[in-house]
Amino acid sequence: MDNATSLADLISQLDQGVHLIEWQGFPLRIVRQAWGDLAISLYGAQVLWFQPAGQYPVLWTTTKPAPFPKAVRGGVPLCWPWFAEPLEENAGEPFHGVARTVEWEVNSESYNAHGGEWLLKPVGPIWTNLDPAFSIKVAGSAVTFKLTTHNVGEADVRVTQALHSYLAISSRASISVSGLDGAEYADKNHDFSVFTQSGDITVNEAVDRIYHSTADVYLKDVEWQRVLKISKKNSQSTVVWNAGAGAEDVPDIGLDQVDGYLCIEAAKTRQYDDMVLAPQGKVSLETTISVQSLS
Ligand SMILES: O=P(O)(O)OC[C@H]1O[C@@H](O)[C@H](O)[C@@H](O)[C@@H]1O
Repeated sequence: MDNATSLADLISQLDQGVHLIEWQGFPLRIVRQAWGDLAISLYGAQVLWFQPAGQYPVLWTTTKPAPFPKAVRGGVPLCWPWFAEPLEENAGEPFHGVARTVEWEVNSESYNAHGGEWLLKPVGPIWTNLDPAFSIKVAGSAVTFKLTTHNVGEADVRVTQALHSYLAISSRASISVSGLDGAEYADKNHDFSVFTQSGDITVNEAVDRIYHSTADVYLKDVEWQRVLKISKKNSQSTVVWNAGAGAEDVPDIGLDQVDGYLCIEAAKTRQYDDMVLAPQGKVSLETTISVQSLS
């Protein structure tokens, strides 16, 4: 396989079934079934691709990932056990946590012509006293991601997190995002100053905002004649991010790819979500992305 093959091309060359394959240095489990295609990277338990049969891809993944061991940019990176900068007690640790750059394994897998379910666990412990699990459920053209955290220690642990979904779009000019009208947001591009959303979101320049909201969000794409509905559970924060002109300095996006995605992330942030997980406590963060036709 040509090492520079895009993920889309690689998948399209495979037969129906389940394939264990390396793509650009990353170990993938690729599932092709009557309902469509799913690619999971075991590095980070990162779903890199979901494309219902006969439809445009739901998730975007870069065609030029940074070399392993950096996380692939795209799909649904798990930001865990913190979102964005590490909490004070973890100073010096990586941005967006440690889950996306460790090895995971598939603990169970089942699928049929209509969907499937996968459960992943890290190969070994990845963070003191916290035990994560990640499940993926496909039902027709909808996919649900659920990240569960169990405090197996004897002390409170502060956690934040995100399901950092990179959603595929035809172009930024063709999309609008509804569902957040009236919501307060902290704007990272303006020193986290707080504003209130008025109307739909359009993306004409860099956007990096944490919305205080539990609402369903709708990403309408006129060119692709579809709406992606993003719903979630146990999350007070919805992050909306596109690098804008700043993509020029991000080699695994670049100005040639920045028009292909918008991140809409179900998150638990220090800004808007309760953070303490008590001993033996469990918390789950869940999001479902479903496709609706515009025509
Ligand atoms: O480059 P990373 O670490 O994957 O982060 C990408 C982006 O992730 C978003 O969730 C953040 O709001 C952005 O500020 C950040 O730039």
